[in-house]
Amino acid sequence: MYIKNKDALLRLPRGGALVGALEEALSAADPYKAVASHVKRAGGALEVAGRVYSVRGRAHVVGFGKASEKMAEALVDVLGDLAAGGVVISPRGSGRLGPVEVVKGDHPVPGADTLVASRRLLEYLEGVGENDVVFVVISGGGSALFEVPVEGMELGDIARISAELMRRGADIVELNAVRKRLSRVKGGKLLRLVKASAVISLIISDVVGDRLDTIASGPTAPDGTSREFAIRVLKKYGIWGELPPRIRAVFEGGEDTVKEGDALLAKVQNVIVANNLLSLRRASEYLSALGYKAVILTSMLEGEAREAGRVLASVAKSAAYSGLPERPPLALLAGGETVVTVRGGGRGGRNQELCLSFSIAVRGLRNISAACLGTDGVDGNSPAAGAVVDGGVAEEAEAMGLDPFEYLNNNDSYTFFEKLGRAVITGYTGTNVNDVFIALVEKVI
Ligand SMILES: Nc1ncnc2c1ncn2[C@@H]1O[C@H](COP(=O)(O)OP(=O)(O)O)[C@@H](O)[C@H]1O
Ligand SMILES: O=C(O)[C@@H](CO)OP(=O)(O)O
Ligand SMILES: [Mg+2]
Repeated sequence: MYIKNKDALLRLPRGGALVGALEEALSAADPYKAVASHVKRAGGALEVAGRVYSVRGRAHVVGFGKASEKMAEALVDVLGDLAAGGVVISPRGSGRLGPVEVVKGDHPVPGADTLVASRRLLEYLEGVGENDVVFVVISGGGSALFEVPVEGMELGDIARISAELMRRGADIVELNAVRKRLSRVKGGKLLRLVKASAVISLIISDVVGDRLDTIASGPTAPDGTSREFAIRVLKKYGIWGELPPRIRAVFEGGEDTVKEGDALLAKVQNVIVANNLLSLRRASEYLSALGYKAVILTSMLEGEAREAGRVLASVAKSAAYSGLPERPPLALLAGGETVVTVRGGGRGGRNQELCLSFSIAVRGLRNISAACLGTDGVDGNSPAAGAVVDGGVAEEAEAMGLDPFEYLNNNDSYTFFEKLGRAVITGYTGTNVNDVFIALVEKVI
């Protein structure tokens, strides 16, 4: 369904179970399905994650993020004639979805398209009435796709500061703590611009740990970061000293974000409709049905990809040798987002690099197999999303004259897996709930 070279991968050892589990993980992260399964309509009433709304006015759909189009499409279908209109901002911008306009923004750094699209979205919100319900569809990428600067800031200032923080290695909590201070719409501030009595935010999380104030910079969530923290971040990365007094003043005294306890929060329901853990759970249920004992180790995997691969191999090996943490047949699942310190000139990504390192560490153990996947469909600078491996991969490669270590050292994991016919190809999936890893340990026959 999502994996394009499925037929080839099915022929690999345990390919059926691994590919099936990856497909389940992607299905749980499918933006259309995630939204449609969380919103039910019965006449003039709507039920969203256990809360019922009787819509006295009209329903509107706004939003932004890499998954916004498909999320909005699901809402338009579920709301039917209750949907009065709306504006969503996506990386491509495709015109219209029924009554909802789909406008193009810029990513990963905001530019002129983002500004025009964001103004259009705010202009639309001006026409919303008090009795109306506003849906906000939020997914990763929203920070750059939706932006209106606070008084005293230019979009160019925000773009420069964001790009510089990304370049200097700031993490997403740090980056977004800074962006919130410069924006009229982030850090809960969007709520100040919506007159409706009910705001329902449907959120796909691409942030490890699902911090609501970090995903797309938390436009409808209370901000857990402070202006002091933002200033510390800028100092940490050596940017504070380079800023003109005009911009420093915004950090020190500009409009503050919405904090926990603010009365505005009473009108909003923030619902996570897809995240890494939901995808892991779905894959785990699928593998249980196939007879594996399935253990989710973590949905918060972080660290250097090749190290994570070795650690995960240690767990698989201890299951194979000592029956710990459980006896085989066992499925081990882990999700999150690792990093790669790129030193070589090859093609690859953090998922494929993790899998390559895993296969080296389980060398010779034919009863261990694994698969990895970047759920957005594009792993690093490669055209693949992940790979399918097992304990025979290192020898298989050597028999073809390929040295697995050489490929790992050159950050060339994609070339390696492509040559072995083991790369997982999906193309852009239109969603992102980070990365998924699955290892299977069989009884030795
Ligand atoms: N040749 C490579 N091998 C492994 N990882 C790489 C390679 N080139 C880039 N990367 C890693 O890929 C990361 C970006 O991956 P990508 O999938 O584009 O990010 P995201 O999905 O988070 O937007 C970079 O941070 C970099 O560490
Ligand atoms: O929009 C953002 O702030 C981040 C996290 O949600 O997404 P991305 O890393 O895709 O830009
Ligand atoms: Mg990616």
